[in-house]
Amino acid sequence: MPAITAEWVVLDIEGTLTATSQVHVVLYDYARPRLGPWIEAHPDDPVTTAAVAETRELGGLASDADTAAVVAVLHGWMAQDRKAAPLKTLQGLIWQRGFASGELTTELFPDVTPALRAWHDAGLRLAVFSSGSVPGQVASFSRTTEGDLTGLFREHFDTVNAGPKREEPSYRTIAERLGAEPDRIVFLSDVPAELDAARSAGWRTVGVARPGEPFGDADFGPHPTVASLAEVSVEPA
Ligand SMILES: CSCCC(=O)C(=O)COP(=O)(O)O
Ligand SMILES: [Mg+2]
Repeated sequence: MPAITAEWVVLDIEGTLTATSQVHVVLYDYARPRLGPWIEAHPDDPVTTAAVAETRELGGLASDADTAAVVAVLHGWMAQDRKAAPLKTLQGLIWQRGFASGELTTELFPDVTPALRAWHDAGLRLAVFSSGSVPGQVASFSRTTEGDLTGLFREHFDTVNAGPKREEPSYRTIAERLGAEPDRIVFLSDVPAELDAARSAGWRTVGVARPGEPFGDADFGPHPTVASLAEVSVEPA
């Protein structure tokens, strides 16, 4: 793959840095039984109550629907892998506790940490754009099998502070927040539709097609594609 000159490397998480199973099995199995108890235990937390209200609205529930009805909607979204913002917010709050307590540890693909450290040490600025909430992202990088990696990332974006991952305006918002020209940002993701949106916003893109992952055999169209971050050559502008 030809070397890419960039200021920023923006990274997706699920399927790119971690196996999809790290999210859909480890993290979802941890969050699923804790959603109801969390909601019940935090009746005065504004972040929690706002997420519950938004879940009621998006889920077509009455404004006073009880916790069981709200949790049923949240579990339905998890089963569909619908990454609705209020679900990701509540998951993120629960995962923060899980990582802080040591019950959760993020396992990254073996090629990830060496690449992130090399790019960081070469002067490239690293950021994350994930459907996972920013608090959930930071928590997940605070406790990994490679230690605390939070210091490698300068910025974090999710569907609340940037927008939907498959829509071009989200990438224009991120470029503005980074203060960078679009073509000085390279986005690495396992999802072709996300890469398409980033490319339409003028970003450089690299498809990460890992064998055995959901998009491992996908058609990445015009995007340069790798199976490992070790194949990605990025040089600081
Ligand atoms: C580490 S935060 C949890 C990630 C998450 O909940 C998720 O849905 C990942 O989606 P992505 O956009 O990173 O593929
Ligand atoms: Mg992904």
